[in-house]
Parts: sequence; structure tokens; C-alpha cells
Amino acid sequence: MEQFLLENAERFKLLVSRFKPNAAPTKGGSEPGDSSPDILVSARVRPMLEDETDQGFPVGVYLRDGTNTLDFHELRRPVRGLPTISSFNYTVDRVFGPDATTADIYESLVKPLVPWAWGGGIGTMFAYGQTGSGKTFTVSGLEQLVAETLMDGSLDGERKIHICIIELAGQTAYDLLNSRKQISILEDSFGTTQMAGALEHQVTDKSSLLELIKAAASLRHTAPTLKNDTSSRSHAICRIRIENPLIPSAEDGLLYLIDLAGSEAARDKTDHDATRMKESREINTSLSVLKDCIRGRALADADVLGPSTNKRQGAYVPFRQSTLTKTLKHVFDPASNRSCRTVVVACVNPCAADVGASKNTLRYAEMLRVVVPKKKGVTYDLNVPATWNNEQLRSWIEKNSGNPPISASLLAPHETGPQLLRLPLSEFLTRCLKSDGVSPEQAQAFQAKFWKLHVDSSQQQRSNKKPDPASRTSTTASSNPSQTRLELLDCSADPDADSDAGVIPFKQRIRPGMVVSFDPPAEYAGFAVGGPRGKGLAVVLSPVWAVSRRVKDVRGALVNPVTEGNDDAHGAEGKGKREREDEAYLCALVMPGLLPGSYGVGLWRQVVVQVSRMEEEVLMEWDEATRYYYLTV
Ligand SMILES: Nc1ncnc2c1ncn2[C@@H]1O[C@H](COP(=O)(O)OP(=O)(O)OP(=O)(O)O)[C@@H](O)[C@H]1O
Repeated sequence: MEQFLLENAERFKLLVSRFKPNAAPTKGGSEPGDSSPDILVSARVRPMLEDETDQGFPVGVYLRDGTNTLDFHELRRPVRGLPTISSFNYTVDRVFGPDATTADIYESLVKPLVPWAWGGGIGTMFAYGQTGSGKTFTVSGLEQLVAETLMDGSLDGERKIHICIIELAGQTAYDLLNSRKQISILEDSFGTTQMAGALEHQVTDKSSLLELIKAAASLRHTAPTLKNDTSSRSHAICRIRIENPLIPSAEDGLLYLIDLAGSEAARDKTDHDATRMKESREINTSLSVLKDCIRGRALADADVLGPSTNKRQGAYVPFRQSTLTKTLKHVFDPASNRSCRTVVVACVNPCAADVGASKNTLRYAEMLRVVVPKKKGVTYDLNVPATWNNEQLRSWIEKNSGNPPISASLLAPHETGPQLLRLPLSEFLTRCLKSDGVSPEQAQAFQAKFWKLHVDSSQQQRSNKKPDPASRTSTTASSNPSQTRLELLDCSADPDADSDAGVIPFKQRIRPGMVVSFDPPAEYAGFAVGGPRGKGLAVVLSPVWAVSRRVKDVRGALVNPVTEGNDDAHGAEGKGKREREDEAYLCALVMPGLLPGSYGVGLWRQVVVQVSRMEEEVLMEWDEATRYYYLTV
């Protein structure tokens, strides 16, 4: 393909020069609604490298003027006639072309994360992209600029700054500030992820911070790839912890700068040995889990702040499924109440020979953009902080902050209710303490009062929203009854169950779609029956008597054979006979998925399960992000 492109480079350039973009982007166009306010997805297109231009490759990626859209062009070999081009476009929140400097990116995306972390929040920057697309170039530049901002004295107040830089290669972690000593990523009894064995260095000036960053970079594991002679085959995580000595009770701010391992396109992996293939697979899996976590967290945040916009209550964030996301538990765990802001820089190689891989990078970036559907006119409610504008918030602060009063203009100069809820605790308290005579205890009590009001109002909204059993089947109870019903159908629980379903033994409620655990009979030994605790897990399809004579189970044995006394099982007479027999159901096996804790349904792996072998009903829920089922309670 590269040869074909080189032979037709002039024609490719001509076709690209004639390209007229559609008025509307074909891919990634803005949907109705707003991008999640806490995650910004951007793309940086690096310049062509000398060897790419020297070889004669044309440019295949262009920034569309005045927009955040990138156009990608690919050369096509038609069956007959001259080569043509196919064009695609993708839109993200911000785009930086080949002329943009790392300082431009810093000003626009990363600089705001520094005061955020300084105030006790968690700011995270990921650089993602194909190998050789400019991730390390971008992150190392950004690290230097962060060091400057942290140490130039422009930020308010005293802080202690600690840095730790680690590398994750597959399941193994190394301390890059301690001669690549192997460390462990563990969760302690409080559920906090610890980088056990990693050294944290306290820094007080810019030069020592830069020294450490430089030393870590020199210890990164690299290997030649087709696209980059010194490709980083690992994720590098630079964590800067910012401690506020004045408010010891508040959690420390965290700033993560993450240079992700480069993804490789399939065609770039053809020469890999088994170890390199395994390495590539691990990298791709961890990037896929990362995507699910970033999306999941954004959806969970959209749910927490303000009336729920997400069709699922509590989005699923699979942060335990890779070492990378486990290490970043603070960032992803929806159960943590830390305020997080995330920036993703998708790095793009503009060379026309790499357009396929660059398109994948943008597809990935687009999937990270969570569009929060626009809420129809939020109505002010005195008891719901998520509905307050700045004026209403200030008025509440003035009336409720106690004596001495906390200045509303110092605490919330321009924030709305939802924005103040997102403010990191340390920043909230610091702002309160700026008012004359306010003690740390008063500030803390006031913050707790504000949050309690929010939590109470959210719980109230949820209980108002929960459909009561009687209204579940009603067609008039919901303004959009079909949607409510569809939401219920994401879980295996009976959507039509009435309130006493829980007291009727499940064996009397068996229905198609019910998931049951069962004691696998000997004839199914050796077939995948991998439920929890070695039990079988299956979805009920139909009673055996109703199944056609020709249907066979997973072993190839007839499910409903003609036997003496069972020659007319499908008629009314047969139905009568059935009731006298030990009932059995044709079921589809549920098998463990590739991700820990996930399950898939083997629709065509059917087994016959006697009711007497069924042990309990199991509830399973569908997760759109990972496209697997998970057990629920
Ligand atoms: N914006 C840029 N301006 C100039 N040169 C750049 C830019 N971005 C990247 N480069 C150059 O491109 C080459 C590859 O960049 P880099 O090593 O940062 O890629 P990478 O995405 O980190 O690759 P890998 O994943 O394989 O480690 C380097 O020689 C780098 O100097």
C-alpha cells in the first residue's frame, strides 16, 4: 500500500486539493447537548517528520479552518480506472495543528488543571495515539511547563509538593525515580490504591523538579517499532501530589501527567515475536479499559450532579480491570467523592501512509466524549443546590453561613450551585477562610451543610423517580412509558413483577429470560458452565415440552426426543403429561467474559436444566460500555 501511495503521491495531492468538505461533519459531529464539563478531548497533529517527507509521502490529515474538525484522506485503488480518495472527518473539543506549540496546548488545556490540583482537586492529562505520533514529545514539554507554573509563586498559599513517576508495563510496575525498582499496585483496607514501594520525592524548586522528570525519562523502557525506533512500550505516570499544610483534614490535590504506550495497527505488528505480540495485546486491552473508565466516570458525574440524565442509575466503571486504571482509582472510582478534571490529547501522525491508524486514534478520542443531553429548563428549587444560579447560590450562602458570615463573593464569585459542588474540598475551605474571623471548624461545618442539602435533595429526587411496582406496567404512569420499560429490560429482573414477587419461590416464577444458577448434571461436565462458585449459569429459553423435535443441546443430544408416553408432547394432551413430569427447561449457557466479573450469553450453547437442579435466580445487568453482562444484587 505504501508503494502504491508513493507511486500515486502527485495524484493524491491533486485530489486532496480539490476536496470540498461537506457542510456538516460526517463523523463526530456535535450532538444535541453539552460535552461533559469535566473532560476535554483534544487532538494534536504533529508536523511531518523529515524522513516521511524525504521518502515522498504526502500529508493525509488536515485541520478544517475555524473548526475543531480534522479531515482524513485515504488513497483508494479502484478495480478499474485511476485511484480515488476516500475522506472522513472527526470532531473533538479542541484541535491543534502542526504549527501549534506545546505551550499553546498547555495554555489551552493543561494550565487550568494546575490550580485545580493546587486547590485539592484531581487533574489528569492523558496523551494517547499511535506509536510515533508525538505523545512523549507532548507530555515531556507539558511536564516542564507544569513545573514552571507550580514553582513560579503565582499560585495562592503554601503547599508541599511531592512527585512520583512510575512505569506500567503489562501487569508490572516500576519506580522510575528509584532505578526502575519493581513496585506493587495494591488496594489497602480503606480501598485506597497504594503504589507500594514507590519513592515519593518532596520538591521545593523548579530545577529539582525538572531534574527528577529528566531522570525518569531516561529510565523508560523503549523498543523499536515500525514507526518509532525508541517507542515507549509502557505507560508512564507522573503523579504530583500537592499537600495543603493549612488544612490537614482535606485530601491532597493530585496532578497526573500520563504518557500512554503507543497503540500499534495490526499491519505494523506483522514482524512481532510472541513476547511483542503479548505486549501489544496488553497495551491494547489496557487502553480499551481506560476508555470505558473515562466514559463511565463522566456518565457517573453527569448522574451525580443534577437530575439524572443517564438512562442507567450509576454507570459502570470497570477500573479494576487493568493495572493502569487500578493505579488511577482516584480518578475513576464513582464511589469516591473527589472532584476530577480530565484532559485527553489524541496525538496524530499526519502522514498519508498512516491515515488508517490515525483514524483509529480519533475514533477512540470521539468515544471518550460524553455528551450530556441538554436538560430542559432546570427549575429553581430552594432545597436543590444543583438548580441554583450564581445569584441564588450567593443568597443561600449569605443566609446560611453563620457568624461571622462567609463572604459569598469570595466563596462563589461566579460559580453556580453545580459548579460549587464540583469544587475540591480544600479549595472550598480555603475560600471560606478568606472571610474575616472564619475558623476552619466553621468553614468545614458550612461545607458539610451545603453538601448535606445536595445529598438529601438527590435522594429525594431518586425516590420520587423510582417507579412503584403498580406504575411499572401502567401505560399512563410515565410520560414515555416505552422508554421506562426499555430501561427495565437492561436487567434480567422480571419487569412485570408485582410487589410480592420476592415472596413467591423462584421455581414457581420461571419464565423465559430468567437467569438461574444450577447444579450441572454429569452429562454437561466439560462444557463451559462457569458461574460463580463452580455452578452453572444459564438463561431460561423455554420449557422442554415446547421445543421442536429436531433441537439438540450443546452435546448434540436431542432435547425433546420421541419416547414412549411422550409422542405428542406438543398437543394439549402432551401439556397435561408435562405437568406430571419433573419439569425441565431449555436454557442458554452464561459464560465468563474476557473482562473480570463479566459474562456473555452463549445463545447457541443450549442445555436442558431440570427445575430440581436449579438453585436460585441470579440477576444480571447489561453494560453497554463493555458489551457484557455483570451480576447485580
Ligand atoms: N509536535 C512535534 N513537533 C516536532 N516533532 C515532533 C512533534 N511531535 C513528535 N515529534 C517527533 O516525532 C517523533 C516521535 O515522537 P514521540 O517519540 O513523542 O512519539 P510517541 O507517540 O511517544 O511514540 P511511542 O508511542 O512509540 O513512544 C520524535 O522524533 C519527536 O521528536
